[in-house]
Amino acid sequence: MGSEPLLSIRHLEIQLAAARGEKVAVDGVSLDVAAGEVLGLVGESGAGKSLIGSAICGIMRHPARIGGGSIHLEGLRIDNLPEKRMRALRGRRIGTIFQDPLTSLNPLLTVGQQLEETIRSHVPVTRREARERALSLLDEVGIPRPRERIDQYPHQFSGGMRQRVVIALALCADPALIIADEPTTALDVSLQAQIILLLRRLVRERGMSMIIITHDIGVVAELADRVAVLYAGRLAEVGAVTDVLSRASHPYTRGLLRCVPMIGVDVEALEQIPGAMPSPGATPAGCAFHPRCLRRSAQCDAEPPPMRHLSGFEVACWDPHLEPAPAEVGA
Ligand SMILES: Nc1ncnc2c1ncn2[C@@H]1O[C@H](COP(=O)(O)OP(=O)(O)OP(=O)(O)O)[C@@H](O)[C@H]1O
Repeated sequence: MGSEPLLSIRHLEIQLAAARGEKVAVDGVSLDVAAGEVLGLVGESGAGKSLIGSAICGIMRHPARIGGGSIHLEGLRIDNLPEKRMRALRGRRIGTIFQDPLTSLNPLLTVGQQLEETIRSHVPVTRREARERALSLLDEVGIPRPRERIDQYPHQFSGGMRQRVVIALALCADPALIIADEPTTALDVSLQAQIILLLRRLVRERGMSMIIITHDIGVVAELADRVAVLYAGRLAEVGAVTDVLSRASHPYTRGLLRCVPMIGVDVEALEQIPGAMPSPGATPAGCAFHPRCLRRSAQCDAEPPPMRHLSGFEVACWDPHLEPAPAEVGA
């Protein structure tokens, strides 16, 4: 496939139907994910992260709809596929992991039944082969004594073990891309670290790509190769994680990072940036961040900044930081 990205999103727009017309929730987002790459999609609650994830998986539901742009996976345009084809593709090429394991698992079926059914819906194997694959997946995601546990129900597993089962389900068809939407948020901090280690190992061993959607900068720091910072439905900054964490150029990213990049510290705790992110339909003219920005000028109030390339970053800001971040930011 050469240097063509595995996933390519261009000028994605997502609208929300509202009483009076439509509101723009995602506004012109372009992103690439290379084969084997982990992209962190980070931003405050309501920034539009999950909507982008749903658009990629083709599970967007009313009142949200894709209003423009395109999504290509492995060269195939997937944003306008008929539902049946998208359903086949989802699972086979795209695996999903969501925050709450209980919403992904059927409480009435054993873990083995769910894994075997999912395997058989994607791969032509016998029941026996499906069971062997299910056992090997449980082993791969770190569930001890899989032969004993495979016939148990989800409620017989602890929260962390249930999330491992959800991860095994996402791997059933050997997908090329995993969309993980807040996969550790429902877990306590020690379990979060274990799930992050597991995801990191799986991505490396299987050569998969992953988009990790999170409001936790620490998760991004631990897992991602690159990070995309989303603010009010627009990308503020995209760059290599090490660069963004040490010398972010967008004033919003710098504000996020002052909240200490550690696991368990989320960007809801934004004491460093006064004000609140606008909701869809209430985005101000010009740069969406300008009312909260200490570096704003008249241009920021009037014109949305385009995404520009800047020594390894892409940044949407009229006056980005060019100097390295202060010591405490990257520490
Ligand atoms: N089904 C829906 N109906 C109405 N508004 C919606 C719907 N889905 C999303 N939104 C709105 O779209 C915006 C983006 O939502 P989204 O869930 O993508 O944000 P997010 O960045 O993933 O935040 P969170 O971490 O809280 O899930 C929010 O303002 C949200 O309220």
